[in-house]
Amino acid sequence: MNDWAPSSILLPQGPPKPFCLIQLNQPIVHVHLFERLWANATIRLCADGGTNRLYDAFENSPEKRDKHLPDEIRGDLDSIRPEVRAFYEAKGVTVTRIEDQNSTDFTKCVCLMKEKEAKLGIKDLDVVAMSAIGGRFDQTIASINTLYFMKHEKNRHYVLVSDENLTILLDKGIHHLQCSEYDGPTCGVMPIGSPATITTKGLEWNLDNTPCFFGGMVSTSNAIAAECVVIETDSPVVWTSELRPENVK
Ligand SMILES: Nc1ncnc2c1ncn2[C@@H]1O[C@H](COP(=O)(O)OP(=O)(O)OP(=O)(O)O)[C@@H](O)[C@H]1O
Ligand SMILES: Cc1ncc(C[n+]2csc(CCO)c2C)c(N)n1
Repeated sequence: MNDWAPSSILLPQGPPKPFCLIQLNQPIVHVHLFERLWANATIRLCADGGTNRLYDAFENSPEKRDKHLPDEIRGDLDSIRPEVRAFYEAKGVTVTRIEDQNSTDFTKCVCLMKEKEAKLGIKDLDVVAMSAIGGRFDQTIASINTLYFMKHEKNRHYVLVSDENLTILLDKGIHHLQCSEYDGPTCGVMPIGSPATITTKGLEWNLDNTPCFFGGMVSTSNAIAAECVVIETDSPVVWTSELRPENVK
């Protein structure tokens, strides 16, 4: 699990490990990238208002809108527009309302994915959340907190996709991250949850047993300098690589 290529979720031939795509409530800016993730996903879920974003992404292509039907829509349902809900329900998509005000619609969809795994007799799907960063800062932090919350799931990767980045959590240990034409040039290694002592290889500005913490060293605006980036850390750290959507063809 520590040797991995996060951007392999975008490979045209499909990902090496199956994943569940969760669409959150932020605009879909790179529609072609979204279509690649959709094509590569095994399960596709929309979190409440994320359904509006799916619907709106295909504003000018009704055929594509008809083809991109999620497996289920779930949330507290305070954000999905009535006409959007009616459209997908008419196409047979199940919409489930969960009234819990202590969890986000993103985490409600993670629970839904686990229910679906159990029904299908599969397990350990990775999770790719689309547009999980940007927009409201509290929601962005909630997305990152979800990475920390799910950290104990050792056989599952979580990837937050945003307009300009792929973002993941690296647990304590040594990680070999394979980078591709979809990654870079910039990247960051950020000890968001707690301080971490970090050593890296393959970056333009490497860390060497460096204590990293907020208020001190946080490696931002770094750059990928090798196909394989190695990160050794004694506490969980957030890794983000810039995304090159123009290379998704
Ligand atoms: N402004 C935003 N910025 C970033 N992410 C967002 C934003 N709004 C929603 N999200 C993400 O999309 C998911 C669905 O959001 P939606 O707006 O439908 O529900 P919400 O009721 O506002 O959010 P929640 O109930 O999860 O707090 C959220 O759980 C969150 O992960
Ligand atoms: C301490 C604390 N802070 C905020 C919320 C509110 N909250 C958290 S997640 C969520 C989304 C529900 O769709 C809401 C409203 C809470 N419950 N507890």
